[in-house]
Amino acid sequence: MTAKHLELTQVGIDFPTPKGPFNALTDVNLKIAKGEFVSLIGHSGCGKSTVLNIVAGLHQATTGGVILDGSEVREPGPERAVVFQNHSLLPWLSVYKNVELAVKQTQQGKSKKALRDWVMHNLELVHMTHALDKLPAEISGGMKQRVGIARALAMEPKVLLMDEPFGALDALTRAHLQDSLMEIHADLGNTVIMITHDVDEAVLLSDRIVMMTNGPSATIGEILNINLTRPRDRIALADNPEYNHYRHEVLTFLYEKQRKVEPVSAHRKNTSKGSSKGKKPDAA
Ligand SMILES: Nc1ncnc2c1ncn2[C@@H]1O[C@H](COP(=O)(O)OP(=O)(O)OP(=O)(O)O)[C@@H](O)[C@H]1O
Repeated sequence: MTAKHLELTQVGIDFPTPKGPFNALTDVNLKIAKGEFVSLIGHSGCGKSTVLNIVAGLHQATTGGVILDGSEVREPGPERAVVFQNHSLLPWLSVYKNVELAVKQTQQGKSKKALRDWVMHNLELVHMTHALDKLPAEISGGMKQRVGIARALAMEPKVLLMDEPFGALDALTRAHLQDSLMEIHADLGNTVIMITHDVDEAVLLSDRIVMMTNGPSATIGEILNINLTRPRDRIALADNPEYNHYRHEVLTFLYEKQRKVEPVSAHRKNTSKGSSKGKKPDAA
């Protein structure tokens, strides 16, 4: 693994607002090696999506920048595929055609057979070949998310950027998809940056957990190396003292070092809206 793969250097961003510039991020420095699985965790609104969007090229940093394999990131590109929480499949295209479209855009020049084989291969990775002709409306949320992951993988991105990919799913579906993602990552070795609010998910999946301070002017507070051997088994890890130590470290950072005290009225407003981000106990 080389540390020169993906580098964020002195990244900061000011968003224009009617009251003047809002400094969301400041001095974000991070070096990610090829094939690393990095999670971003931090309280709501601290700037995790903004970091991801800057790496995706969807936002431009106000200061500093991002270098991927020696080239500065200035705009979105197929070498950085994004998977969002709310699966963004085209509703009028079948499962097969949603993946095929991405392949056609990124893998031009493939023969018809090679294209079909590639689409099928990626749908096999996420166990979705049984629903090739179904429309997104005809499959479950977990299945849609699988297709979204297949679509991103089919583009053969150097970096897979995932913004709370499993946040809207029930616990069981989420666990299945986490296991699939670990298998796929072991097979393909893509670099992954994933935002999560779920401490267990972060520890289970990551090589490193990047913990962000509260905004405004959020930055990286601490980075935790997760030295658990792979493949990882969630059941075995439940009783593993090392796993529980890592979990404890993240919880301590979030609830002691970066404790966020929200006024009760704000809390009521949030809970009455319902949780759109799949938060749960032990979730930031
Ligand atoms: N386009 C924008 N204009 C102004 N402020 C913005 C804009 N985008 C994000 N922000 C602000 O920047 C901060 C970071 O937002 P961001 O969405 O990155 O947080 P987050 O950690 O991903 O939050 P969550 O966990 O709730 O999704 C927030 O205060 C947000 O209101």
